[in-house]
Amino acid sequence: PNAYARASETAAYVRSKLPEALQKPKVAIVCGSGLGGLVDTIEAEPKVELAYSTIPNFPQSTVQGHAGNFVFGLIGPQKIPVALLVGRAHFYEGHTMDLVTFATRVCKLLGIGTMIVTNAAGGLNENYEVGDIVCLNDHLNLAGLVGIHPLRGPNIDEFGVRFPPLSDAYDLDMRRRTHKAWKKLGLDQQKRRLHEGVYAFVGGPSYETRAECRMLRILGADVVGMSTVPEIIVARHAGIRVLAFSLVTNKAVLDTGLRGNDDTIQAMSKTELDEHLNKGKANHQEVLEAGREAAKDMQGLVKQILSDLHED
Ligand SMILES: Nc1nc2ncn(CCNC(CO)CO)c2c(=O)[nH]1
Repeated sequence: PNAYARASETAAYVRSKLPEALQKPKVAIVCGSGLGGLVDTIEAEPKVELAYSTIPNFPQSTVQGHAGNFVFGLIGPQKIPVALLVGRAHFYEGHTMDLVTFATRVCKLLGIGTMIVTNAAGGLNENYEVGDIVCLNDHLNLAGLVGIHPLRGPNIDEFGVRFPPLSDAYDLDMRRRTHKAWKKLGLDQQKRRLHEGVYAFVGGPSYETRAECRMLRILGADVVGMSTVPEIIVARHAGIRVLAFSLVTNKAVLDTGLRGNDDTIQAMSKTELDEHLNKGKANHQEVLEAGREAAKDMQGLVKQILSDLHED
């Protein structure tokens, strides 16, 4: 059966597990690496947590820091019904693009109209610091440009058109609301900054080389990561409004590094060489740590955006 049939089956299963109060979530929040803490913003009751392993057709998440739960609950005093995807399937795990974007299609069939997608990313823009948040306003779909694309193959008309436009993919009104919420929370008075920028999607799982980081920067990317873009494209195809945030968990290394023919390094000790090489080497533990650090502000921001949205 095609993705529509499978997503319909899964949506019916999920709905059957939800009490009346949680049946009609309008917003879904995708929690990126180490950002599972967003679940804490959900009130205690009523709350339903479905492990991906128990949901038919759902891909299993195999990455540390990606739990794998579909959580339904109410957020804030206005008791806004939301769905949280804690953990996502990544292309680098070996999942097909279909599976990577399956949860997005299930959200569509659950009646979700807005998705807030968060991820951890490497900072390419030299003005970014670890811990900064980047509200995405565009992306470079490197894999998609060479045909590794979630909409490749027969179009599923029930979701959307054959050739969807993406020039307005990152909802301008939602971005405006984000910057307004950031100020309203007084978050602009502290160290962590909120930027707007372009996300480069790479397949992974290896982190980029120095030359690839320089190339991505020249191509106009501000952050680089291994997720999000396939979900954004499938969400837009299905007419879901999207807002996406990258948390800068490490600064990508753009300098060329030392050259073997530099006279200066001939005199350097092995330890000094190793010190230089370890500087800026990306690793997953620092990604998760930065995620946990920023979770509080990210939670506050998402809650404020939802609250303001609910007011209107
Ligand atoms: N240079 C660089 N730094 C990064 N920090 C987080 N990510 C996103 C990838 N996250 C993976 C591995 O941490 C887990 O999904 C990246 C990345 O892709 N590149």
